[in-house]
Amino acid sequence: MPPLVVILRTERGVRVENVEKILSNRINNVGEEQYLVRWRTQTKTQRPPLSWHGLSELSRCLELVQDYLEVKLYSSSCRKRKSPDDDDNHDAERISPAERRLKRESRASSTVSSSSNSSLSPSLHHMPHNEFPEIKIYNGVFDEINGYIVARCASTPDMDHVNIHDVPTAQMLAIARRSSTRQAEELIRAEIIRRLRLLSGPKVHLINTYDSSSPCLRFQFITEYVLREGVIKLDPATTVGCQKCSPHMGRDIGCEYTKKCDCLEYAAVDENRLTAEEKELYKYIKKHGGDTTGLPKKFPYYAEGTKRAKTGCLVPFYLKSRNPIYECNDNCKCGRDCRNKNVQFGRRMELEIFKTKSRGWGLRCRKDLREGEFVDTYRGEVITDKEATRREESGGKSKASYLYSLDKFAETEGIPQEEIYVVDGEFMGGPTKFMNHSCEPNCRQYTVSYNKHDAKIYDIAFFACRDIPAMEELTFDYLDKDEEDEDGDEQSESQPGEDAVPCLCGAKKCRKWLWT
Ligand SMILES: C[S@@+](CC[C@H](N)C(=O)[O-])C[C@H]1O[C@@H](n2cnc3c(N)ncnc32)[C@H](O)[C@@H]1O
Repeated sequence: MPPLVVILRTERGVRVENVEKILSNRINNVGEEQYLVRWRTQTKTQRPPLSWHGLSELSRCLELVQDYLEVKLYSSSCRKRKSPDDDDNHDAERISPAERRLKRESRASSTVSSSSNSSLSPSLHHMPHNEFPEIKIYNGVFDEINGYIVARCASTPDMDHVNIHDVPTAQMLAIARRSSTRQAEELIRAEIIRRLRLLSGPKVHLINTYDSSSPCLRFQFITEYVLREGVIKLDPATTVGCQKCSPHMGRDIGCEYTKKCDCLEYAAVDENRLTAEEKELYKYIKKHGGDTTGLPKKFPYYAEGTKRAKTGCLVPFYLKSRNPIYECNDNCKCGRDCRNKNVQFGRRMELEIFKTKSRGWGLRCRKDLREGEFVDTYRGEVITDKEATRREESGGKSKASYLYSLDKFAETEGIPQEEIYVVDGEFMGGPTKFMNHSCEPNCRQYTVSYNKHDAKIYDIAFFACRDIPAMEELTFDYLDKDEEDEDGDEQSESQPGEDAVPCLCGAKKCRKWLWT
């Protein structure tokens, strides 16, 4: 009986959850890129189904093709992140010596295009595509259900069986090295660009002048937080707005008449504007605690007319301090044009996600930014502290770089550690996910609250902390220090831990390690 191998037609698809891994690549006789799929099986087997597929069938598995390409082509220039459900041990068990060799060889090679690899044996190097030896993989019985290809392990004794430890074979590796993966790279890039186009607001571009890689496909662009299990945000209807203000109050610009604005109740007191009597009162409040309602507050943003070019930029008081910014909200009486509304309207500039020389992807802006100008917020899944610990422990050291604790008010509001929420931007987020660290950054992160009664959920917003020329990389300090810590801002003497990541920011005052 002949082997039960169904010839696969191109219009059918392979579901990502049915694929364990992509093992190799080749070009078929008509110049089509094909990828060798190892199918997922219920139980571990020496002979899981294996089959070759063109990219049209793999359009739902592009992240797995990208994983394969990262190991094959880019592992020396781009750190691979793992998906949360990546079963490492299972994988380690199944990794074949040939795969290990492929990983090692691809790391050693800095060449991106496999066709320019000079380490190939001369005979294969000069072999035209249609003379590649056919590699038959007959481990699976294939079927089609609702337009999807499905595979199961073959049980027929006369089927050619291949042991997973023998795949990819040395011959496959040699062919893979010289086979172009350009079609897959272009498809992956097109998918990222498609997702970026769906983002609301000004365009976000993708630029790579170093290699042909794209940002990880296991990432969803979002513009709002995604709240996960156990995270409770106060209903927006319960958000208290300022009731004594109006659109034409004070200086005809709304809540800048800060003594009245309820939203600014908890904002920093403007000590320069206190009367002698108020000064006494404020001294008392600082010592014993109490209500600062009715005292003038620091307004966060430049108003129109004061410094025209700076309209809407953060004023130096906030820029240089770590005071939270309290913006007005939809329940306020001040109206939409209130100057105390800024971050809530979102990003207003085009950005570029670009490939850096040594730090993966980075972010930059196409126009000059002024000191104090709002760039964008940090977005992600909002998770509980317990879930963050679980994710951190399962994700390894790279995980820490995407977790952001919403602990600004924890001390003042007495929120215990286990009740603090954490933003995880690894798998969902905005373009700011790509902002790299610098020990001498040009941006800084600020707390922005729209509901002064919700101390657990607020925005993290990036503002330019100095004028930034167009196309300069946007960076911030991953160690979000408070003012007190910054006073002795000498270079850290602390010894880096075992997992420390060398800092490549290139600043004169570089502290040498991330998070030190
Ligand atoms: C939030 S991500 C930034 C975006 C990242 N470059 C990417 O390609 O996805 C943080 C990671 O970027 C890298 N990174 C950021 N700043 C760096 C720096 N100054 N030196 C070395 N690596 C840096 C580190 O791998 C870090 O874990």
